[in-house]
This record gives sequence, structure tokens and C-alpha cells, in this order.
Amino acid sequence: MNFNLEQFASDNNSGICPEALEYMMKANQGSAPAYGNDEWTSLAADYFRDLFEIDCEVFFVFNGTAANSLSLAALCQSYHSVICHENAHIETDECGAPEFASNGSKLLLAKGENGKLTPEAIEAIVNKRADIHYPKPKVISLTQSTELGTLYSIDELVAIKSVAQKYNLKIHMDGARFANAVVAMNKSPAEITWKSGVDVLCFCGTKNGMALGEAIIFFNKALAEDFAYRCKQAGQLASKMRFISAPWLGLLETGAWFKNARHANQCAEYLENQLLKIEGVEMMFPREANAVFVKLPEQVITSLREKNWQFYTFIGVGGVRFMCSWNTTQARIDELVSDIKEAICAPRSS
Ligand SMILES: Cc1ncc(COP(=O)(O)O)c(C=O)c1O
Ligand SMILES: C[C@H](O)[C@H](N)C(=O)O
Repeated sequence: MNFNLEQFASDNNSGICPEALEYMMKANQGSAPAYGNDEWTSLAADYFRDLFEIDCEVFFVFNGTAANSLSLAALCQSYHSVICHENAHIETDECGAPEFASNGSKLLLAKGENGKLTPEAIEAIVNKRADIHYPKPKVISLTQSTELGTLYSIDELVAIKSVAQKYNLKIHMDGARFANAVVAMNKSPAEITWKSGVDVLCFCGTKNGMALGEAIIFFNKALAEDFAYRCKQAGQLASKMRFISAPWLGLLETGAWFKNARHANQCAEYLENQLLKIEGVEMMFPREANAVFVKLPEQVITSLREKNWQFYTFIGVGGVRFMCSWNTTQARIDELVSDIKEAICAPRSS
């Protein structure tokens, strides 16, 4: 298998973008204080404060599961619960880490069209029970863009914020593809986070072009009290933190965070448009960021696998996710589309 060819399984599969690599090399000069006491970490944190237009607390951890789990644990006690969508990554793909990190906060799952929570679904969970045996809802967890490639609009975020205020709930945002959401919505990072009621954001650098590294951004600073100890205890305090924060600064200072997300979104839009020209291909959800979800006949999926195409099929029988990244090329999209066309037109095996 040729590992150099871009794939469509995940933006996790992409390499390191030039800007992140350049700043990694810049940081690799001599020694620097460890555990986040270096200049790069300070500069990156300050840049986030400028970008989000608020004096927020910023922490850097290795991956998204850690970012989600630790930030959720900071928002609630073990006897509380976290309301999330049934397709939420914290439910489906973090191996119980959120429950583990919080010593037991239960995830309460809601259904919702296109992978999104609604105020009604949240209220139904909050009001389902009020007895002492029910883990008291304390946090709403939203993913922006969602696991199904869709977006919460500002109006939807504000409606959820009002429910959170009504029931004294905190709002966590899984921003694994937050940059893609900012680009797609053409709103400022502040408008789609703290100005819409978000208390803490997990801003993913890994999917945006870094080797690894997520920024946990507490807009409600009081909630970050002693959070550094939580990171240390969880093994998420990088001794050579400059090699997470410097690439982050590279993305931020050069604008690559925005450029990479815009490119990925544009590639997904191009892929969607090419697929819509093929009879027999059905879109599963609105394509609003860098993911394309389609229904494909089983023999097409088999044919693509035989040609070493990589993609997730976690969204039900015949459901396929194609994820575009900062380094996706139109040429590779055209190759994928050509193979899909060929497979759909091939005579069905009896
Ligand atoms: C929506 C979402 N949230 C969180 C994560 C967790 O990231 P990681 O795999 O780095 O733990 C992912 C992973 O790709 C994701 O897709
Ligand atoms: C689904 C998988 O766990 C990963 N979060 C991804 O989006 O590729």
C-alpha cells in the first residue's frame, strides 16, 4: 500500500503542514524551559486570547480525547451527567475516557437530526427525572462541526445557551474541526464560542495540520481553577510543551489554521459536487464543512476497498464518510470519483 497517497478516511491521516513544521524547527533551537514555561507556549496562549478577543485560560494537551475528557471533568462532579448527541465522539470513540476522567459522570444521549442537539432534546433529558437516583445534568457537550459534518448555526447555539442558562448547565464544545466551522460559517471564533455561551472549547490542531496537540480554551476562567494539576495527573502535561505550542503558533501567526480549513472545506464541496453528478449516489447529511457522507451500494464499497481506498463506514449500512484535509488534492478526488463511477456502472455480480 502506498502510504504517500492522500486518503479520505480522516483528517487524522494527513501529514504535518509546512507552517507547523517550520515553527517546530524554529522552536528546536537549543534549550527551553519545560512544562509550558517556555516562550513559545506563552506566545501561543496570548495569540489565542487575541484570536478569541477575550482573556481566556489556555492549556495544551496531546490529543482530542484527553482534551474532551479533562475539560468535561473540570465542568462537573462525578455524580453529574453530560448531555450529548448519540453520535458524539465522546460517546462513540473515546472508550469511556470522559466517564473515567470525571470519576463517573454519566453521558446522557439525545437524538437529533443531522447529528445536532436541540433545545427540546436537552430539556427532555433534564426534565426526565429529578430524583436523587438520577445523575444530575450539569453539562451540554456540542461538537462543532459535528461528527456528521454539519454545523450549529449561531441561532441554534444561542437557543441551546438559553436552555443552559435556564437549568444552570455549562457548555463544552468539542472543536475537533472547529477551524472548519469558523471558515464555513464566516463568523469570528468569538461569535461561535463564548459569545454564544460556550464555557470551554477543545480546539484541535491535529486535524488542522499539526502532528498532534490540542488547545483547551476556558472562556469561563473560574472553571480552569487547578486544571493544570488535572492535566499533570492525567499524563497530559508535556515536558517539551514548546513542540506543541510552537506549531500552534505557526498555524495561528501565518493564518494556516484558516487556510488549511478553507482548503479542506473547498475540497469537500468539490467532492460533493462531483458525487452529485453520479446516479445512484445519495447524500446522507448536508455537507457543511470538510466531511462528505454518502450512501453507496455495497458492491461499490467493496470495489473501493479492493482499490485500497480508505474511509469510515460507521454511519450505518451503506453509509460512507469521506473526509478532506489540508493536503487533499483535486487530482485524488477525481481518482476517487472515477473509481466510484466505474464501480456503480460495473455489471452487478449475481
Ligand atoms: C469529533 C471528534 N472529537 C474528538 C476526537 C478525538 O481526537 P483524538 O482521536 O485525537 O483523541 C476526534 C478524532 O478524530 C473527533 O473526530
Ligand atoms: C472517527 C475517528 O474516531 C476519528 N475521530 C475521525 O474522525 O477520524
